[in-house]
Amino acid sequence: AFKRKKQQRGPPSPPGFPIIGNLHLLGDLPHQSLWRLSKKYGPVMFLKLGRVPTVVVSSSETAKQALKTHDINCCSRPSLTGPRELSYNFLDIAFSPYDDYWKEVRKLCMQELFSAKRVHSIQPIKDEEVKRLIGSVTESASSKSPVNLSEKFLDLTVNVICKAAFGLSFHETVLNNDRFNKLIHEAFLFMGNFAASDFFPAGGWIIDRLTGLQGLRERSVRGLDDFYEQMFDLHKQGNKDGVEDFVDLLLRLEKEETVVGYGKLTRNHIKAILMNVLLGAIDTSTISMTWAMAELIRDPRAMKKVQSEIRNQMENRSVITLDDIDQLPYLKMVIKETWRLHPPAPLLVPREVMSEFEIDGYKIQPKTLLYVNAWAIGRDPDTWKDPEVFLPERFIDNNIDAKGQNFELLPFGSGRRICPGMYMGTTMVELGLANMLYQFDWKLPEGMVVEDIDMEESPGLTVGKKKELLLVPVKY
Ligand code: HEM
Repeated sequence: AFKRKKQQRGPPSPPGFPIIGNLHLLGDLPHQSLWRLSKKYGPVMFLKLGRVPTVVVSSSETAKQALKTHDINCCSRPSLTGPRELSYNFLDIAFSPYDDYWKEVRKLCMQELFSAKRVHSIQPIKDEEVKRLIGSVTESASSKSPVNLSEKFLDLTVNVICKAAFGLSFHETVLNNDRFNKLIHEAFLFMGNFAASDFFPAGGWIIDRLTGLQGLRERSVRGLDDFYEQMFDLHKQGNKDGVEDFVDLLLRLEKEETVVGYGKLTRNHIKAILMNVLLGAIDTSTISMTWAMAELIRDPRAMKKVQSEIRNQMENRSVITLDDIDQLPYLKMVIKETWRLHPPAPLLVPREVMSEFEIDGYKIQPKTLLYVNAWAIGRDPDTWKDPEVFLPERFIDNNIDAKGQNFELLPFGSGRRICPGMYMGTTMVELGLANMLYQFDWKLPEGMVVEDIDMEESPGLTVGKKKELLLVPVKY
């Protein structure tokens, strides 16, 4: 009888107010606020965000029920205002509802862009960009001046992704880097922002106007649109080396009036897909490398251990290959440990429930917004001993990996919506870190001690280190 009663109820919920419901509880960093709430209300929690019914799962067991057992019931995406404009009305992969178009466009991109073959074929691009990075950090090392690692890692990923996906050298073209970086940051900020227009029945847009969110959104969407247009122009001028890149491929499909899912592929579809590549790839990899370096500089023992591993493996050879990386188990543990404490998308990407199902016996209704709190799961004391401590060695005795099969560690999500760029992103992070750790020793800037390193997070759909990481390189 008790079980039946529990099933009729939804999950436990904090008390709310009329109209705003529980929206006031989110704060600046919703993943942290929701983590605290989950300690009181449990690993399946119901919230009313304005008018939107929302469920948050915060343990590996409940995440598994959602993302594995009942994935098919909850693998759509909500139609939120920020993503709507960026994705030309959900023509992309990440924010498209679960339908035939999504299935086909995701498959196409898996073959053409995200495949292991493609990742290997762009290795020369990575090597070239890594070399450029080493060169610029070496200059700082000679003058004993600090480098802004957040910025260096961002440059590296922007250049690799743009060349790999768009076939263009970023130094020569399109936008100057500063403006481009700002565009990407802004886009993320409002994508992750809980826009009032999503949560209030009428007039929410007025609030977004007042808070400036609407203006920011419009500016950023326009800026990105200009970027795509310039890129199309460059591609129309013909390809220098005759090799078809990802943009050429999409433009050809458009010209051939190829049907993808429900209709022909249009220019707006292409822009939306490119938006995913830009925003999905760049920030996440940059954030991962920056957090890893911040954790390592705070832990000289782990820093030394990972550097010795790499230097022993390399035996004075200069170029680190993907095969070398496979021989670096401790580096891989350092990266996993970084993702445990700092998953780049702490609440993954929100899902929308399509049909009723149960988690822990609680009924979840269609149209509910579903968040998986990967950040909370990484700090769950039931899974992780001393969860606040950075300890890569904890991965020696368990087989937990980050590929979506172990629900204790979900930096890429899991199920049908799992990140398709997982392999590309992982190799990017491994290669960038391995090279910076191989070529240089790292010191804190003059007068700074470990305790001064600020580990505060910056808000958004992806959560990076708020303050830029400045360290002094010493050439090895
Ligand atoms: C360290 C790097 C990365 C991390 C941590 C990361 C993380 C994530 C997460 C958490 C999701 C949502 C999964 C879910 O809803 O369950 C996602 C989706 C996605 N990611 Fe990544 N990502 C990374 C790299 C990349 C790269 C390199 C690309 C593209 C080149 C990419 C493209 C995408 C796309 C298109 C989706 C949407 C998938 C869908 O909804 O079907 N990501 N990513």
